[in-house]
Amino acid sequence: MSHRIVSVSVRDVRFPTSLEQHGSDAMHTDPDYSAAYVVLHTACGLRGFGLTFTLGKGTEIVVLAVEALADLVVGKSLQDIVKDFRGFYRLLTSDGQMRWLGPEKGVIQLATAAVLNAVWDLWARAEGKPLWKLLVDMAPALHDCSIKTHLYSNIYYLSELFFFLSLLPEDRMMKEGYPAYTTSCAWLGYSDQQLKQLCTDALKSGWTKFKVKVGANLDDDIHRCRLIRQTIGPNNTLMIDANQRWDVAEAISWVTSLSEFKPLWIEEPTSPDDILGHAAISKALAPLGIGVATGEQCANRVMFKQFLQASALQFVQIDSCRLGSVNENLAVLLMAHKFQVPVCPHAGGVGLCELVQHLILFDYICVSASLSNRMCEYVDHLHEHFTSPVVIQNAHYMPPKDPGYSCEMLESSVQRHQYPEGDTWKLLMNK
Ligand SMILES: C[C@H](O)[C@@H](O)CC(=O)C(=O)O
Ligand SMILES: [Mg+2]
Repeated sequence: MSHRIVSVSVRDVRFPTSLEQHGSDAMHTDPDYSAAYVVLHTACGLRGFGLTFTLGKGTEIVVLAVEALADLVVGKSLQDIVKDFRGFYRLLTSDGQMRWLGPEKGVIQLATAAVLNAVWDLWARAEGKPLWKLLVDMAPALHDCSIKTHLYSNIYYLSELFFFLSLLPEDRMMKEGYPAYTTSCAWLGYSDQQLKQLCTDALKSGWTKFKVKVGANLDDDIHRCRLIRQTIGPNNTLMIDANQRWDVAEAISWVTSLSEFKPLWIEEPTSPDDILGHAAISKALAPLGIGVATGEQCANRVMFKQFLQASALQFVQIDSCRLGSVNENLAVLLMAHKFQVPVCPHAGGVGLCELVQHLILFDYICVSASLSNRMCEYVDHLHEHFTSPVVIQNAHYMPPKDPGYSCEMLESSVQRHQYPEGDTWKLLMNK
């Protein structure tokens, strides 16, 4: 069957999470978790679902960017795309009139991710496999899908990769799942009481690794970190996340003041583009045993290459909707392996947990075969809107079984939350 793509639809879907301060941090104080939600329709009736994550109003711009890319997709067959997937990636990112908007960063890159996520979903559905399994089964052939341009050959030794094609890691994942940490106990806008209650409940459900938002006010951070450390105890893992709030010197002194709480990492201490700034922070905090984590706003593989080359991060946080879909994420997974830096994906948002679990399973089974210092983020919001929501057992992601990339939303949820015409928004606007 040819699976020719005959149309692309994209919708602006928003959830009013800011009402309860879910997702709030030092820079994003009123996030409405949202998605530009893409469906590829094929001549034979099979559909591919994809999305990229946004925070509210910006979604309308991403939707327009997806519409602009749609002409490059309509008329192509899945078979032609995957025969030269690298070429198709280049087609989307190198259009003579649109690449000026990026290239490969910002809104146009988010739109690329949404479209390509839908293509990967379509492919996995056509093969009747969950995406992670499609990747594992075709690991050697994936060289033709991933993006090598702008990566120096001295970094990107494909021949060294994919050592671990044994069945052992896959069996382990099927039995135990992939370890996760939780961010949903300690958003910046939560009260002390909420924070304590959520941590206590999470401990009872088996969570041992917690991330807390910091960066707005140092006294408040000391208070909240103390509270959370007292609640989770000395042996559980704590991470802190500043969402780019500081400049470099401020980051070093602020995190030094929080070092008594023994965070494993400081996430996004400064501008996501300041690679040498991250390197300086990494160097200054190393004696305190605190690493630097970043990536949720790292736009492309070239940036990651330099972060790795400059020893500017100790934890790579790939994002399934920020980078150019699976293609570009593969390149980053391989580079991280080459540099022996653990990958701890960014998830959360709406749908990010559903998507990125596939990538980290592939990373474990075919690339790293290690769980040392590795875990995948989890937040406990909005999974009920997906047809194949993540399954968490004892703080581990259990491998998804349904065909596809797990990004299909329930049509009823999409209609209710579509902006501005969905009932959820009509009700809020009429209040
Ligand atoms: C605005 C988002 O909720 C952001 O705070 C998420 C994030 O930084 C994380 O999950 O890490
Ligand atoms: Mg973060």
